[in-house]
Amino acid sequence: MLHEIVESVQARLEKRRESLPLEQVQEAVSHVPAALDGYGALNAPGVSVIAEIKRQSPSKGALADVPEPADLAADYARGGAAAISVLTEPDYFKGSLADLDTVRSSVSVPLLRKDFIVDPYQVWEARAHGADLCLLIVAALKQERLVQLHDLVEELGMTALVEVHDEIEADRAMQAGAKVIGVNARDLTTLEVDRSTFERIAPGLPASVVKVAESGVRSTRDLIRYASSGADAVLVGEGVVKHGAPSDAVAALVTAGKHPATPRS
Ligand SMILES: O=C(O)c1ccccc1NCC(=O)[C@H](O)[C@H](O)COP(=O)(O)O
Repeated sequence: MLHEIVESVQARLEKRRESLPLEQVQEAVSHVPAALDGYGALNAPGVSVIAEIKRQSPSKGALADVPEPADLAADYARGGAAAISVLTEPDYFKGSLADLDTVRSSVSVPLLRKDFIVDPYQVWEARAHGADLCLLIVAALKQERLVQLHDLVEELGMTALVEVHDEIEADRAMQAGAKVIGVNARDLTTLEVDRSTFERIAPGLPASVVKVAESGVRSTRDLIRYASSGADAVLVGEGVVKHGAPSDAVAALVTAGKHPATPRS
């Protein structure tokens, strides 16, 4: 699945590069306000909540109509989200850079560009469209490219959320200098979610690394389970986007994250 998505990302990227050369994207970056502190937002006391704008996914198909991502983002921010993840991949997730633009104009919390980033062009694009954090998926990158992209993200004042699925990828993330590591409980081959992946990997990460539990948070109980294994933040898509009252769903997670030792439903 990852290989298939990355191939389509690369094909689309070549077309974008032709229609908008890198120099023009770089010029646009010089007119964008400095990136917000994504690291600080995720490293706050308690468990920070990253709420995701996710219309569709390969594992679940259509999740939610999101005609106005700016309104959904405002709901998330009102609920206390520390950051908002905006999927910008169009074919498999129905996201876009236009979503990033509209969300940027509506909220002042840090924004994560959630995509399959394999090329420096996409990092420049992320900053040009107002992102403060970029997702880098270790499984999609050779080590040299991971280091190059990580360095560029930091050079542009953003924070890299470096995603891993196993111990070997976690070592590679640390070698690349990752300060924020996301352990994704979703196996990108089977698309199954196994929350014990975080419980296995997170305790082996240094205390200085901000640990993000990605995928599988459907209730405050899941957040508390991740918190008990050392999560500093959770990344939540389906659990908030499908909720009838997204602001309340985020607020419940945020409240649970303030006192994660207290069991809640
Ligand atoms: O969600 C998928 O089906 C998926 C498939 C292939 C690659 C990535 C995929 N998801 C990206 C994510 O990491 C999630 O959107 C994110 O962690 C939130 O997950 P959830 O709360 O379980 O919706």
